[in-house]
Amino acid sequence: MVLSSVLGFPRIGANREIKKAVEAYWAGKLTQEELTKAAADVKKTSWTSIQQRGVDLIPSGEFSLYDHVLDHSAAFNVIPKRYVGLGLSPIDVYFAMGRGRQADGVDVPACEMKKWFDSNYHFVVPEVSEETEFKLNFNKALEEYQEAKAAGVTTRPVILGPVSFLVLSKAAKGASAGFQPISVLSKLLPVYETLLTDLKAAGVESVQIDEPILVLDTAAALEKQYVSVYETLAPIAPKIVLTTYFSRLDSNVSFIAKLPIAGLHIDLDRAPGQLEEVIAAVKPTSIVLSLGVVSGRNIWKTDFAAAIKTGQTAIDALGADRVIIATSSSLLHTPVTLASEKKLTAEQKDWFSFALEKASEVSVIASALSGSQDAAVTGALEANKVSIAKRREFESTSDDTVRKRVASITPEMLERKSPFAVRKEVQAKHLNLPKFPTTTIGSFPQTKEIRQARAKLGKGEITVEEYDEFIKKEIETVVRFQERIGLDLLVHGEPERNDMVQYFGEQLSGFVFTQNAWVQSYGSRYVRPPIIVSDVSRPGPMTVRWSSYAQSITKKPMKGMLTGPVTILNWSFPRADVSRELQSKQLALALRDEVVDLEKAGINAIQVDEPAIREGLPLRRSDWDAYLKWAVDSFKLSTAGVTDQLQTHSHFCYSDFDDIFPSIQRLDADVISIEASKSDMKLLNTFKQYGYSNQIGPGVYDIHSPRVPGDQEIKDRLKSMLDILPDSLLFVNPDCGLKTRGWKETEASLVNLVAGATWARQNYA
Ligand SMILES: CN1c2c(nc(N)[nH]c2=O)NC[C@@H]1CNc1ccc(C(=O)N[C@@H](CCC(=O)N[C@@H](CCC(=O)N[C@@H](CCC(=O)O)C(=O)O)C(=O)O)C(=O)O)cc1
Ligand SMILES: N[C@@H](CCS)C(=O)O
Ligand SMILES: [Zn+2]
Repeated sequence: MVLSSVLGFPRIGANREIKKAVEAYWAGKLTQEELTKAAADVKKTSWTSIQQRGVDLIPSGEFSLYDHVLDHSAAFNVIPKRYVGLGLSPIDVYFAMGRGRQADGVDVPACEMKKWFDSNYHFVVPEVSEETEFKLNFNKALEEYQEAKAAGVTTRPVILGPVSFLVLSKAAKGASAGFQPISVLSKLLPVYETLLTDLKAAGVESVQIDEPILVLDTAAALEKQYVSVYETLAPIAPKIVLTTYFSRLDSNVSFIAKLPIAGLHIDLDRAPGQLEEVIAAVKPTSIVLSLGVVSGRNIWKTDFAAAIKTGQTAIDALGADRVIIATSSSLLHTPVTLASEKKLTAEQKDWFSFALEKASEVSVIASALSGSQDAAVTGALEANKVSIAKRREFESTSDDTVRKRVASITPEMLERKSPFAVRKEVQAKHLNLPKFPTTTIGSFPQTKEIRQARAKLGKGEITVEEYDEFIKKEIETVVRFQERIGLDLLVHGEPERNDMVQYFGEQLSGFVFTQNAWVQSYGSRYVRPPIIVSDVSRPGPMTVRWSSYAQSITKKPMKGMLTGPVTILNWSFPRADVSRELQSKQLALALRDEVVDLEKAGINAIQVDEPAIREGLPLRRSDWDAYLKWAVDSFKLSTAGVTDQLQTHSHFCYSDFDDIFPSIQRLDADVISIEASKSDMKLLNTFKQYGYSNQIGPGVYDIHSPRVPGDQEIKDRLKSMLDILPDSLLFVNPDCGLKTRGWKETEASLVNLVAGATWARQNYA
């Protein structure tokens, strides 16, 4: 019989219960017991609803109050010294690592966050050194297995494998030079031995061990480590299903197939082409193959006929008992349920599947492959056939004007009129900014009042005119604030935006958006990715009136603010029927028109944010060049339609530039701002080493934490930056936008930032 499996489930709860509970706990409005109870309720609902949908292998242990990697760090005692001895309870140490803490005499910054592979989810980076004393503080996988059992659901615990855990870690402060976390694998392994022995003793039949780094090129060099880990763990553990996702195994499959594992999961949504090679590799073994045919990363209804064909290929080679039908990855990256969407049309609803609907999908596909004649299964197959046919019919239509415009893009459209050196002079005269210009990344605090006003507008409780007036007032407050504290290049603060991507999705043709389709980005922060359903175009200006209004009330230069094409694409649910390149170019043309309109409206600096350009980089190196070509071209297409005097900015809130440096240079933005406050100066040395030639604002403080950076801290940072970068190129700004921050810390931090720039002007004249 073919079994069905879900690899992981969204944590937020259908009504954002977990976000609300966690934030209430932080605000002191909920006790730890109440928080634990809220979590228990959401977990129970998830387990039972997946069970009700007929799924055989239900995940547990992957739930998290903040981040699952952070859960592993806390469980394994991978707790940096700066969080120890502060008098905090274990849960507050946990949250302090995630988001920093500045209260009651405690002042610790957050741990670094990084993107989870090529997704918009962020994990908290574990910090490891030779000194780390690994021990099992608690066995979360076991606790949640038992919690589910008590709720009447037998689950398959999920853990992150030891090799991936260490490869995703970084060297802790104080580790010896050149220290590689993977070098302490033998010290970490006993923790996994205890964890897995305890699971087995509790009667757990099989365990899902995630080793996502197996889809990376770098895993090829880790064969020895994989062999040693899994030879140690297999005899003492429940049956191990080694789980990979987001890309293909390529040649790594040859050593993986020799590991003593009971099962192997592969992602056939992202990498359908690997099926044959993997089947051939596992065929001589007893390994069960888990086929990730239901996308964990997108929201389109699965084509059952295609999935059944794939499943049948595996069954023909391996037999039904060696095949599992699964989601391609955890469903963490999809919203909870389509049932919460009340405003989508019936036609649109029929295109999509969210997490709960995907649970039904794996169950139906597995049942069909097991030969079920159940009326519910045959009915679901028939209904799916009709839905897919309707969607294909819709996909066969296109917007010819947009398609023709993309086809007629010329190389000249990608280039500015003059090279950077010339533009810099023209812009210096035009904008008249001081040395070390201070600016921010765009958003100012999205206060409760702003969100409530938008919610009232949505419910019809205020008129569009009232809402617009409210937004204008917010803009004025932000402008006056910036003038008062002495910032140089102002922003309007983005109060009109619910989110930097959703806002544009809502104004562009070709998108649909949702009411409640929240997906976790980090900690308690969630986004509602808009869905690209057809060719994209711009019916009219999207930001011009807000930026022009902001410029009209100040003499200081105002920076226009847009989200770039690659980022809109990456943070939306894209179409699956046309290439990402085509979608990105369509977005770029729409944004190009907006940029040109902003310049016409008297805006002299425009920032086109591309924080997702690195994240979109394919996981396999051999795919990089093709991606970088269209990604960079898209950005250039969106920004190059202006005169030399328009200063273009771009922003990247990550610090992993090593792999894409030449592409960042090729973007040819006049100014870039990058995340730099939590990375050491190695990052800036990279820029220096490659001879980055345009202007740059490395973030001088971390905005992800409510902590206020001291003014000396900012001066020290600027000093280190000026030791490396030419002073004529340096801008002074935070790491990212301020939307998640409160006004109090925003004001204090920016006052210190301006003081830092003033100090630099006095000392680096
Ligand atoms: C810069 N980042 C972004 C990423 N991805 C994006 N799509 N957008 C980004 O900005 N990725 C990387 C980084 C870091 N990520 C984030 C992600 C999310 C937030 C954030 O602040 N999220 C908010 C939700 C934002 C939003 O959509 N707001 C809406 C709805 C607000 C709401 O909940 N309204 C209430 C009613 C109002 C009330 O009574 O308070 C409701 O509907 O019930 C809006 O403003 O209209 C979050 O809260 O999680 C930040 C950084
Ligand atoms: N302009 C956006 C960029 C975030 S990455 C903001 O300031 O929020
Ligand atoms: Zn950012």
